[in-house]
Amino acid sequence: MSEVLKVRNVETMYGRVMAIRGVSLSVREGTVVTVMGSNGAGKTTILKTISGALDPFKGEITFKGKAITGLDPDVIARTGVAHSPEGREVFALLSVKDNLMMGAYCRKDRDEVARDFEKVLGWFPVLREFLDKQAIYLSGGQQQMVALGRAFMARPSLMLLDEPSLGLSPRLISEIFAIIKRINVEEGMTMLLVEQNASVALPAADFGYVLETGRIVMEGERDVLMNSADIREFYLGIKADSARGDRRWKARKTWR
Ligand SMILES: Nc1ncnc2c1ncn2[C@@H]1O[C@H](COP(=O)(O)OP(=O)(O)OP(=O)(O)O)[C@@H](O)[C@H]1O
Repeated sequence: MSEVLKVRNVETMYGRVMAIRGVSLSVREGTVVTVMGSNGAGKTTILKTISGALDPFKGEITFKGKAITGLDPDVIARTGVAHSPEGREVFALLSVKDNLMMGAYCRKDRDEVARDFEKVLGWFPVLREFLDKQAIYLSGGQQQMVALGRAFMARPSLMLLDEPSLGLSPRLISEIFAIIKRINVEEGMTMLLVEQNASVALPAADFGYVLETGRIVMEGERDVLMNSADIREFYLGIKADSARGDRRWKARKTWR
């Protein structure tokens, strides 16, 4: 499997604040890669830097072998990167139908677009009854479905997903992640997923990175990370055995 996205030693600043430092990661075709980290770790900054909303101060990003570092967001979108932003960010005053169709505005084959539109409604049947309603009237979970559907409607080569679990109930989170996995498996869609909720992101992923205060501190295949004592304790909330549990007060992550 070839590498679709390569991020090399990227640093991005907000004024004088360095939000991500020396970040390198890669995404192979057809896989789901997750970047896990807590609030403020820099997850959104990574995605915005890849999609061109932010210009990196340093480093290089290549997509399908071509440098896209610092290009305008619309140029990057046209090369095949679709960004589903944090907090849903649907077009509040447009209808659900228009929101979804906005994703497909660059596509020429209207029959294929119509088929994909039906596909999205098949994944998220609840949206069918709101097609003519303004997106602002949808629940948070339904808006998340619209944001995911809109990103898919671009038929990108890479979907960037920013915290799809944010603010949703556990039941909705598992529904949405089941669909994310279906889009990956059934459509062969490559995805870079940033999440605070490692317990849903890691099982859905093939490979993961852990981001802390702007730096990647750990990386590995899903199963390796799932079995790592540090990941289990600090990200998945699974307590170690009782002897270790007794020593919890002095527990330290090994990457520190
Ligand atoms: N517009 C901004 N101006 C200044 N600093 C910012 C800005 N946006 C983010 N930051 C800072 O950059 C760092 C990384 O923020 P970022 O939003 O990428 O983190 P995150 O991991 O996505 O967090 P969250 O899960 O809370 O969204 C944080 O310290 C944050 O305070």
